[in-house]
Amino acid sequence: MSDQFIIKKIKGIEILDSRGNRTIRVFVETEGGIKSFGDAPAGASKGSREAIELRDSKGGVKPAIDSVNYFINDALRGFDVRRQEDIDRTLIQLDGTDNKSKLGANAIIATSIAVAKTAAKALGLEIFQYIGGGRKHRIPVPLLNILNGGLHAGNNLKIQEFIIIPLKFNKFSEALFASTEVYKQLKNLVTEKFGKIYTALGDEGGVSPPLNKTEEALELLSDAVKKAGYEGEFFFGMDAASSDFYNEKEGVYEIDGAKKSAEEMIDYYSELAEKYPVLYLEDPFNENDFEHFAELQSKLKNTIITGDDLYTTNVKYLKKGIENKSTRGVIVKPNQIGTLTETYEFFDTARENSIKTVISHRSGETEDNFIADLAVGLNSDFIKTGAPARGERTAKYNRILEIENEYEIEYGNKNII
Ligand SMILES: O=C(O)[C@@H](CO)OP(=O)(O)O
Ligand SMILES: [Mg+2]
Repeated sequence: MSDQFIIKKIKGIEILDSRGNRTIRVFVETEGGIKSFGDAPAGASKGSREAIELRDSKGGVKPAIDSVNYFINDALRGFDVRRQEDIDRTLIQLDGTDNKSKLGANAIIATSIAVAKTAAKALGLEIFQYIGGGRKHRIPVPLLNILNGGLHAGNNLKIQEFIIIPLKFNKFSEALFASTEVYKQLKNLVTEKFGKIYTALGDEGGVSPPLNKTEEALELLSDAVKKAGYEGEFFFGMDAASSDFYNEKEGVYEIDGAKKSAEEMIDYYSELAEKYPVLYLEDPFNENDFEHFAELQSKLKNTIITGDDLYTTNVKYLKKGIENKSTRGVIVKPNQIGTLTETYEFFDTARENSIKTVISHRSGETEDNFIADLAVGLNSDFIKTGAPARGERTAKYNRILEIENEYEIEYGNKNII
């Protein structure tokens, strides 16, 4: 066995994420001196079934660092970095809990990613090539969240994300650059209507104007697309992240100044989808309501209803969604489950069942661009990584531009509708 693949040392350090919170970066180094790192991102609107990140009382991640520097380092020393599955299964066993709460999902996912990146480096491969094996690749369609609400912004809208989808372009670069024009027009519109101060950016780089109703946001997006000269070339998407405005006690959703039952929400979303080109709708109902997801999906045939908090990248809940025919789309966030092996398993299960896949960032990100390679490597249908602004978001877009340029990989917009 060649030394360059054998793990010599694993070490965690505290770094900052895009919200100025501390998070963990893990370095993996082999006997042959090959070294790379993985970062754990962090969510704000988390699903209750997500794997647990370890933090101390001040919000730091020292307990996760200890997991890495003592337990994980000891357990993985001597492993070959190419044995991703064995390594991930060892981490799962070492943790021993259902939700990775002993070692911390942040410690485990950062290690798992660092192992994959080190293996790719040792093999002299691009990370997407290493992940994808010999498969023919395509570039995912970006879901650009350019108007932020919910927990990612001030107190404006209940819906968390308003997304533009550049489906009708020949290349990823054309699609992305057209999206930036729409984004700039949106900023101009917001400045005209509310003043410059409201172009202050939300957590994912979108603007967060003082709107009250969902429809006002969709109207603004329509105007921005028109002003940029791309009428008819963009679809829209939304992440409702509705668990955050679901009143569990009363069983109602509090939105647009009203209280709505799940049945009323079906009418609400249907009206929006009739009026606007809503191709994508994430978490329209609270995270336990598989049945209303299914009802809405069967009604809105042209919209990809997608589960994020519903599944939390966990095959167990995805299987329930498949049985119920709850969604045509899934969000894939590695840190929701904790290892790459489980992420692949979730992704493959979705794909085998013809469910559209969305590799996704978190609202708290680092400048690492790993998910760009992950999305290309797995041939994901979509990538969701925020507005085309703020370094931690553009890092991912820029990496895809680099890959498209260097390898002339086809834009994957043909298989979406
Ligand atoms: O809900 C979401 O889809 C994500 C990312 O956009 O947000 P968070 O990371 O806060 O869970
Ligand atoms: Mg979401």
